[in-house]
Amino acid sequence: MSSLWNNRISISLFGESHGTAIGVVIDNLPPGESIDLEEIARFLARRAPKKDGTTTSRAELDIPQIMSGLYHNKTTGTPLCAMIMNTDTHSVDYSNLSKLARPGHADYTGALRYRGFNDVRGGGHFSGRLTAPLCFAGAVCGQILERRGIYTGAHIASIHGIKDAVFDRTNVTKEDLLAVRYKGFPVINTEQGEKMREDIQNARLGQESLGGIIECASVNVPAGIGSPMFDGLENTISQLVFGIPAVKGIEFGAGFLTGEMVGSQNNDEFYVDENGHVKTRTNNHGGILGGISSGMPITLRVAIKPTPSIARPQATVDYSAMKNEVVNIHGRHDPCIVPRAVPCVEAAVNLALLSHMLDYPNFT
Ligand SMILES: Cc1cc2nc3c(=O)[nH]c(=O)nc-3n(C[C@H](O)[C@H](O)[C@H](O)COP(=O)(O)O)c2cc1C
Ligand SMILES: C=C(O[C@@H]1CC(C(=O)O)=C[C@@H](OP(=O)(O)O)[C@H]1O)C(=O)O
Repeated sequence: MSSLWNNRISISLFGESHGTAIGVVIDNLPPGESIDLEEIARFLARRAPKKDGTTTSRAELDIPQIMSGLYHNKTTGTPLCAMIMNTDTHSVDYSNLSKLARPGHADYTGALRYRGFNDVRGGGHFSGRLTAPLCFAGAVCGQILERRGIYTGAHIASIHGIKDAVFDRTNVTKEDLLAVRYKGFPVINTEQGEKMREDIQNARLGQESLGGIIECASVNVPAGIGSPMFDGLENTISQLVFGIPAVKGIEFGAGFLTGEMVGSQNNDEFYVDENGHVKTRTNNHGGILGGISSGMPITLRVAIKPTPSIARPQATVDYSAMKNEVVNIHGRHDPCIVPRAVPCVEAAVNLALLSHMLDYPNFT
């Protein structure tokens, strides 16, 4: 299945970047959950382009129209469908791309997979635009989780090597997550954020694009959710996070650094805290052992590649004529995807956690 994810909760994403609308159908949500639509709008606004030269200038309102599944602002438990209209498309920018593949984008592989019938305008169904309905779904799940004390938050860890401060993996709190949530540019250290913004603006002026890393944490996840082998929390989170276009890597806890440690450095020793809870003194395991939550914060980092569509001419092929060519890309592209992908990562993690929480004994 392509854009259908089904794991207790299911989401089906539909639409193309320059089609009439994009949207999502979410099924198997718990019934009777209040959904604050203003809070959903705030979540979607964090993903929306800004007017400061660091994002695409495409201006979409991104107002979700709820077609089903909410009654008196509460989930009915039957399919919740939200549609978001596409209103600011410039399809002429894509007129040269039906046979010329943009390096780094999905034009070539999409044409192979769909025998040339894929809609290339704005990236079609491969567009980052599809993360708007993903964020809608993740925001709905986030509200259900937060009512139970479970908070997820993310920030830009680095862009093009410029680093933000980090979450304290062992002691990160809900307050730490909320402190960054509604910042216009989602970093902990504002000065470092300014350097990143300047770097992004310079990249755009130099017909370049930048990538980076997003750090995400979830707190108050009860110990004991998830399953081994193929239905672990790492599996589910990764599957959803890789649904975000431009994601190229993920690591949990100390991640790839664990490959450089010895056992006594990497192991997180257990203890019982003053409230009688089992905790670990460090959190290299990122809150997940054997696919199952340990009760420690769940922490992960996600690598985002530089935006494929850059303004300078690039070598490519005309795959209908099988000729070498040069492609000039038009359009209004993000010089860096990372800031806009921060809420997308949160959305993916919210979906994964709620889907596993439904298995939690006495989930109410
Ligand atoms: C929020 C968001 C915005 C994006 N904006 C652009 C863009 O403006 N131009 C572009 O070429 N790619 C953009 N992308 C990335 C492409 O959609 C993505 O690289 C492409 O579909 C190929 O998928 P892959 O990189 O996962 O292999 C964006 C991705 C996200 C998540
Ligand atoms: C519209 C959004 O991002 C788009 C994602 C995108 C891509 O190739 O992924 C390419 C651009 O599309 P267009 O050329 O039509 O402006 C971005 O603007 C959005 O995220 O809402």
